[in-house]
Amino acid sequence: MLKIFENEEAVAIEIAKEMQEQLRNQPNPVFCLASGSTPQKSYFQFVKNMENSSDRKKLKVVSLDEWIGIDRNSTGSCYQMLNEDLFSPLKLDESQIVFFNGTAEDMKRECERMDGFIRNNPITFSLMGVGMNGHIGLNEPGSPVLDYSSVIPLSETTKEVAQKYFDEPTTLSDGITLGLDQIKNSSRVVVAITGERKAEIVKQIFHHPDTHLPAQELLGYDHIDFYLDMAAARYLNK
Ligand SMILES: O=C(O)[C@H](O)[C@@H](O)[C@H](O)[C@H](O)COP(=O)(O)O
Repeated sequence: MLKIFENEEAVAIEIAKEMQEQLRNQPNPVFCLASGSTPQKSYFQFVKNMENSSDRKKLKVVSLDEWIGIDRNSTGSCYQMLNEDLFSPLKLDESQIVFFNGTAEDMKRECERMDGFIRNNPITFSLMGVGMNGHIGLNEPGSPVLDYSSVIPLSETTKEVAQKYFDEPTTLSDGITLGLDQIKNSSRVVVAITGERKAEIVKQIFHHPDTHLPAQELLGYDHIDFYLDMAAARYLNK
């Protein structure tokens, strides 16, 4: 379902509330969470909501994606972004976080490690952002819809847009990411899209099904909601 909120803050409040409820109600909560700018306000709000709760102790977080060749402790890595916004303020233990290692020697093994974990610990809640080109995780337009993780060559748009995460110009070539079907198989998925800069891609996602964008793979499921703010939804037909 598509839900349009007044602004980014309202989207964040709704998402943070759901994350808190998911964590409270699930006996074995496993969250798959996007990094990037979109969910930052939701994480900030979630951390605030969780201040006096011990539910955090049962949370497990699995990685959605990571840049190949980028150390997890460097600024701009997906791990580092989530660490700052979530892992560290929530005081999560290392054992609660299962993340792709973008500098692993054997990426096939890295994918198998993640897939094995998810098979044994099914994802209960996923929060996705959407790239300027309609990507989900690092599943780029034109990449196959997989029920396992893989290494995907990055599009020029993604390489360019991703520079905003790094302190200095950074050469990126590939990403390691969960597959679209793995994301779809989460018990619950929220896709958040905010800001006017996403308005054009939002129009394509909802009004041009012929463009076969990764984000369109998540349309039409009862357990998957798209949360937009009015700025991102501005070109949608009423
Ligand atoms: O960062 C991630 O973990 C995801 O790989 C990526 O798919 C992201 O959600 C989009 O690129 C949107 O990024 P922004 O939220 O920064 O616009």
